[in-house]
Amino acid sequence: MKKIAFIGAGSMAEALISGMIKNNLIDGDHIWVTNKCNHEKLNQLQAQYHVQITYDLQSLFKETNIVFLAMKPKDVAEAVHKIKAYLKKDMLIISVLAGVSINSIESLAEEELAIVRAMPNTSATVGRSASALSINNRVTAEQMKLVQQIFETVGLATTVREDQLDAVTGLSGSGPAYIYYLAEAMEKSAEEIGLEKGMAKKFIIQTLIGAAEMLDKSPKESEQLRKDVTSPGGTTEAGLKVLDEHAVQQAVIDCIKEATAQSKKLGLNFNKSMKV
Ligand SMILES: NC(=O)C1=CN([C@@H]2O[C@H](COP(=O)(O)OP(=O)(O)OC[C@H]3O[C@@H](n4cnc5c(N)ncnc54)[C@H](O)[C@@H]3O)[C@@H](O)[C@H]2O)C=CC1
Ligand SMILES: O=C(O)[C@@H]1CCC=N1
Repeated sequence: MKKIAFIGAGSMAEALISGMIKNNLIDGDHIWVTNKCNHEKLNQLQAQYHVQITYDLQSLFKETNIVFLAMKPKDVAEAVHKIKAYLKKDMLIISVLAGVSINSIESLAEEELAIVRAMPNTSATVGRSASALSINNRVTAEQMKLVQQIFETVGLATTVREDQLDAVTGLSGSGPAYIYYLAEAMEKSAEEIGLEKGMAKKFIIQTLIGAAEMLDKSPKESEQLRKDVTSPGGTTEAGLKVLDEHAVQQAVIDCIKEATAQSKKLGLNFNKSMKV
């Protein structure tokens, strides 16, 4: 069995760990996790997923095949500096960092490494991530099969060109947050229209799941599906008119463009700071 090391133990690492374990890809014994200094978080992961936790890099990297980089982009230089003596040519590095290029990671590691740059999302927790993958030419066919297996275990996985990853980050990496934002608004409205919180939440969740499943299964485009709900002179039309008055559709487009631009900016700032 393979051994996987996680450098960084935040939301994204936990989503991947949880997804891989729940879907029986690997057991906790074969997943080793470290973070910067939050021992309490490591203890929680150990208790919940039975993973191995350590600050001893020697044990972390012993016979490790796959290394996940799962810290924030601002922390990657320090983190890679700390681990680079342990990184070996036959290890596969998988970075989930927004904006940071494969070349930048290789420059930091000062070693020719097999690197995958991935952009999953936190729905990996429930096996529903939309993950995009880019690789460098040192990733072997066997390693690629393994990467595909990991990301397919936690959802959908598609290979893209590296220059498309900023857009994927803006669209689906950050995407769950846009949906939660909508859910929050729906929950707030429920209070004002006189529905009990617990009951409203069930209706909201089922509405989101149902609409997502319709988008997936129906041959109709999203625009037609929306029109099918909207009776002339009816309730939906009245509600959507308010969204249009607030230019909500344009706001969502601007939101995704801004998130994409921020991913590019994170990469550029990183390169500037590293003089890559
Ligand atoms: N949260 C999300 O929805 C997604 C996040 N990502 C990417 O995943 C990465 C992590 O994001 P989150 O999990 O949200 O962040 P987080 O802030 O929840 O976790 C970051 C982790 O990195 C650790 N860390 C920081 N410096 C370190 C060091 N020197 N050595 C070892 N560990 C170190 C921290 O202790 C913490 O455990 C980011 O680069 C982000 O762009 C990608 C897709 C989705
Ligand atoms: O907000 C962020 O920067 C990360 C990347 C995609 C989702 N979360």
